[in-house]
Amino acid sequence: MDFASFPEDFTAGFAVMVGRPNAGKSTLTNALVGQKVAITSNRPQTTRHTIRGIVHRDNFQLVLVDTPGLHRPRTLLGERLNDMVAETLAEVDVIGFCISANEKIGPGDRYIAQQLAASGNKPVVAIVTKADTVSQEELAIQLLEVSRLGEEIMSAERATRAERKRRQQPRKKGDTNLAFRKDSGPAAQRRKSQASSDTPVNDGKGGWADIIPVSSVKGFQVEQVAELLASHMPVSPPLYPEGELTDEPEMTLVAELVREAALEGVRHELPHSVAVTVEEMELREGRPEDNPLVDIHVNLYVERDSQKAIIIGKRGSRLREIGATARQNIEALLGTKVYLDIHVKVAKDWQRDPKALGRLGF
Ligand SMILES: Nc1nc2c(ncn2[C@@H]2O[C@H](COP(=O)(O)OP(=O)(O)OP(=O)(O)O)[C@@H](O)[C@H]2O)c(=O)[nH]1
Repeated sequence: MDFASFPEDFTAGFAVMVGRPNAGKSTLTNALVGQKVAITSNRPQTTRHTIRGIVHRDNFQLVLVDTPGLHRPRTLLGERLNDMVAETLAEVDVIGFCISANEKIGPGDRYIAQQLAASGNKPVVAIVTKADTVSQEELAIQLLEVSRLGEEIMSAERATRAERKRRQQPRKKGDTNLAFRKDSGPAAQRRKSQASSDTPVNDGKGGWADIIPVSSVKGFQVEQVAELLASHMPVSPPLYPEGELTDEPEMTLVAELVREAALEGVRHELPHSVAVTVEEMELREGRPEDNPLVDIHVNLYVERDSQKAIIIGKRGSRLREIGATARQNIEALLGTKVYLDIHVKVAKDWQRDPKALGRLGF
């Protein structure tokens, strides 16, 4: 698909997978994107979350995002959940709620379902994962249970909203979901939360926008999941060129994490002026096997001396912060200790210079 030409009814948007620990979110994400992750260096400034991958098809583009909170099992049920859920849900177009076919629906699922219902009006597709681990009959029963959960949660949510509405007379006319979708351009408008809307959108299949079983391991219905998620995204041009995929997930993500940290707080000043290359990434020799350390050397390129000053900060204070934040996130990504060395370099007008772009891996 050419980035510049796409069908009129092309849909594109952001999706996030949520669910209990071990529900199969990562495996499904990987199955959807085919183990590839996105280079997100010149992505639209819409999400602060790491992009896990992009599903490109002739008629849609699905950008799967990750959030530290929703991905990490511990924090998922932690106290920051509400904030993180609200933040994430405000930024995505559709949510995949993963529930294992082979586990009883429990308080964890119920809690997440309630959070999803209360947080806003984003369509939630209930995905019953690991379909290969149960019989057809058990799968049918689980689908029914998931549908019941949706009905129960959504009817409680409807009651809460009706009560709130009754108390808030007179109130402003809320946005309808349709109105939101129409004016939801690919960029910051997506942030407009639909939380104010009165009518939950997840009124389709048993309280969910849809329900679908899948087996990421066997490849059963993976494509259908992509299509279903895409069907709930707005009509929009592709958000990323198709070439923005790589087979080197770790290096790319490391570069992206450094870039993210560098832009934190100065996004408006230098949104597209920062590029990061990983020059070296190696396991340090002579470390104990159970306590490895990865040495990472990166170059952080800016276009002008003034930008270099912003990155470095007073007596190097910002650069130290950037290093600390990036290191923490890289350690979480790699699961090992990391020594991170960042060199700030000025590559004049690198955005306009094809040679420089090539060197920087664009
Ligand atoms: N048989 C089978 N196993 C699966 C399938 N999907 C995931 N699994 C297994 O279930 C386990 C958990 O899967 P993950 O994808 O890591 O689950 P997650 O929801 O990302 O887990 P957290 O990162 O802990 O939140 C892994 O051992 C997977 O191999 C599937 O379709 N079939």
